[in-house]
Amino acid sequence: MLKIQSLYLEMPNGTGNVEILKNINLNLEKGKFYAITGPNGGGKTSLAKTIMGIYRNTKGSVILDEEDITYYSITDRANKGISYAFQYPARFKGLTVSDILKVAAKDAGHKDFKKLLKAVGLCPEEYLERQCDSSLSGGEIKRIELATVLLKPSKVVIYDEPEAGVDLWSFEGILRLIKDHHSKDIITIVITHHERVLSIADEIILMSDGEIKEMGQRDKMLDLLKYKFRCDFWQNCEEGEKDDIRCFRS
Ligand SMILES: Nc1ncnc2c1ncn2[C@@H]1O[C@H](COP(=O)(O)OP(=O)(O)OP(=O)(O)O)[C@@H](O)[C@H]1O
Repeated sequence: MLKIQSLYLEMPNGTGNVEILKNINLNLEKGKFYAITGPNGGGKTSLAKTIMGIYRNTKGSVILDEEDITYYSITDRANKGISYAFQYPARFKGLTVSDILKVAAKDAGHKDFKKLLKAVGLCPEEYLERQCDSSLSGGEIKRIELATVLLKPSKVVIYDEPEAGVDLWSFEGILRLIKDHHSKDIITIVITHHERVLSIADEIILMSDGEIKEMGQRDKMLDLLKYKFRCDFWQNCEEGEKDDIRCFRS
């Protein structure tokens, strides 16, 4: 179980401190697949980074399997089994894809890397000795990072917008890998704007303005999201647009 209790995050924004996460409370259960969604700037990535220890919460606690990890470093949290696939993974000049995979796997053999690269849709012969630098496209680097996450034994895996930069044809394959990697021993959390990901989650969490606005079982949440989207869309329409829509509907 991953428990997040009364969690707050503040960050400097140039003129002072701004509250980015407000009173986040979550009890995430082993074996469940969670999707976090919501408008841009709602705090999804900040929450993921706080769970991973990249950002330090100003108040509240993070508890993994009854162990308080609030003050643990990123490395300690990674050793405890928390993995995070970044929305925009970093490049590492001077390291090859194979080097990166070795660091992630520690003792996995070359053969495993080939299989893994194939699974994430990259030809091993072409990519294993390639530099992990800016010559890789956004989609390629996302796949390499996904491979590193899949290599590690994890208790909690957070994927931050796995759809970002990945073409529609490959996305289904990547989603299948994420699904296959999920098990009764893992808490999977996917941050997403993609309805396809929402459709396979057990539970959906809606975040906005740094808060959890709603959370619940998938089908109920999908109905709620569709309703909310229709309402927001209608509210934000100019009067002329509303007339066009009424006209189009009739
Ligand atoms: N390091 C930082 N310093 C200051 N403000 C930050 C920092 N990181 C994030 N923020 C701010 O926190 C808010 C939440 O950002 P966050 O990236 O968590 O949102 P998000 O829900 O993941 O958005 P998106 O859907 O666009 O990825 C935004 O207003 C953002 O500008």
